[in-house]
Amino acid sequence: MKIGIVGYKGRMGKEIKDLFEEKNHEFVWGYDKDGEYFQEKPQLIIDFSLPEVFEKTEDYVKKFKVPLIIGTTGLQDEQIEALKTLSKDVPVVQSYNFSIGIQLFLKMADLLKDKIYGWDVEIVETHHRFKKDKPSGTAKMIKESLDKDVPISSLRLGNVAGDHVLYMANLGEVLSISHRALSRRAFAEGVLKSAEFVINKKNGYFTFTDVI
Ligand SMILES: NC(=O)c1ccc[n+]([C@@H]2O[C@H](COP(=O)([O-])OP(=O)(O)OC[C@H]3O[C@@H](n4cnc5c(N)ncnc54)[C@H](O)[C@@H]3O)[C@@H](O)[C@H]2O)c1
Ligand SMILES: O=C(O)C1=N[C@H](C(=O)O)CCC1
Repeated sequence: MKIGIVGYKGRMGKEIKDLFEEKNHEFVWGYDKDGEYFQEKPQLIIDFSLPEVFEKTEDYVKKFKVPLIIGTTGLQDEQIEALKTLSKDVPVVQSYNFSIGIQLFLKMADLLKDKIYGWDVEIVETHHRFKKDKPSGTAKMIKESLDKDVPISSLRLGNVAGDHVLYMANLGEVLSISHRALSRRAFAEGVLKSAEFVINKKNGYFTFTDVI
């Protein structure tokens, strides 16, 4: 595959570029703060940047008419709506977490959500000190999966790649589900799976749950 990356100079951009190149795919296009890198038209665009870059990504996806995989967190509701509109013309995969473990976490939360009536439920997420958004996109996904307004606590510590814990307690016991990303590689591998899933599709809106 010949890929393009929005945010190619960032932590995730570099991790994704390295993984795809290891697997003999080619990085041919990029967009970052200092502008465009152009070698040739990409077959696919991957966006790991910031919500304020979204309109630019949308323009490039329309210009190249290629699939989009977007992992950028903190998107506004209107931007998610814009992705759904875009997906009528090109395939789009959107997720705030591309690790397999978080998909399993969400399945467990879904299994438990009707069985913890009257329990205290809280989410704690920990990420590196450079992370701009709070709470994490993943914590928002976990909260949404519970269909319940639960508190989220956010810690910003050192170089943590991504920890999420869902605590559930009654007066006699505490149950928790936890996930720790050991490095950004786990997310990049999910992006590669998504690229293989989406590359030959014509259009449609997908999440990482559809991919695995
Ligand atoms: N979905 C997931 O699995 C997942 C995993 C990790 C990170 N993320 C998200 O991915 C995003 C990027 O994370 P990161 O740690 O790589 O951040 P980062 O800050 O290292 O990278 C962001 C990149 O975007 C570029 N950028 C910033 N403003 C720009 C502008 N106006 N125009 C063009 N480029 C601009 C930066 O220069 C940088 O290279 C964040 O939203 C983060 O929450 C999602
Ligand atoms: O490093 C980040 O930033 C991460 N952001 C995602 C989130 O906000 O949920 C996923 C984990 C890493």
